[in-house]
Amino acid sequence: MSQKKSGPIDVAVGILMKDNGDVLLAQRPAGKAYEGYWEFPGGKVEAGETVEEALKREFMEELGITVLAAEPWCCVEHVYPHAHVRLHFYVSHQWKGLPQSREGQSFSWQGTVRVEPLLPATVPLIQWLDALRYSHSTTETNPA
Ligand SMILES: Nc1nc2c([nH]c(=O)n2[C@@H]2O[C@H](COP(=O)(O)OP(=O)(O)OP(=O)(O)O)[C@@H](O)[C@H]2O)c(=O)[nH]1
Repeated sequence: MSQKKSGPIDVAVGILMKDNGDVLLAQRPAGKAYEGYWEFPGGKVEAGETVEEALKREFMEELGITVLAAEPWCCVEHVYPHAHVRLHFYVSHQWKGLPQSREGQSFSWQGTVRVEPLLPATVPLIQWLDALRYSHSTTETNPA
C-alpha cells in the first residue's frame, strides 16, 4: 500500500520584481499537475536544503537565472487533491540573466497580473502583491 506524506511539502517560490513593479510569471509545462496554469517560478525544497538554497537552485535549473538576493515575503499553505503544500514566497529585485525556457514553459512579465488561470494558492497573493508594489512606488500621489 502506498503511503502519503502527512505534513506539508515545502515549496520555494520566487517573485522577480523589476524597478517598474513588473513581476515574472511562468506557465506550468505539459506533464505537471495543473499544466497550463500560471505561477511564480519555484519548486519543492529538497532534503538538506534551506528554502533560499532551493529557490536559487530552481531558478537556475528551470530558468537559467541567478538569484543574487531575495527577501522572504509570505507563507501560504494549501491542500490540493495531489498535494498539501507550504509555499514560501520570496521577492527578489536582484538577479542575473534572462529567463530561458528550460522546461518548455512560457513566461510573462506582468504589471497588474492578468494571465489566467493562476494556481489556486497563488490567487490571493496577487492582491497582496499590488499593495507591496505600491508601497515600493515613489511616484504614488498623495490624495490629500
Ligand atoms: N512554483 C510554484 N508552485 C506553486 C505556486 N502555487 C502553488 O500552489 N504551487 C504548488 O506548489 C507545488 C510546486 O511543485 P512543483 O511540481 O512545481 O515542484 P518541482 O519543480 O520541484 O516539480 P517536480 O516534482 O516535477 O520536480 C505544486 O503543487 C504547485 O501546485 C506558485 O505560485 N509557484
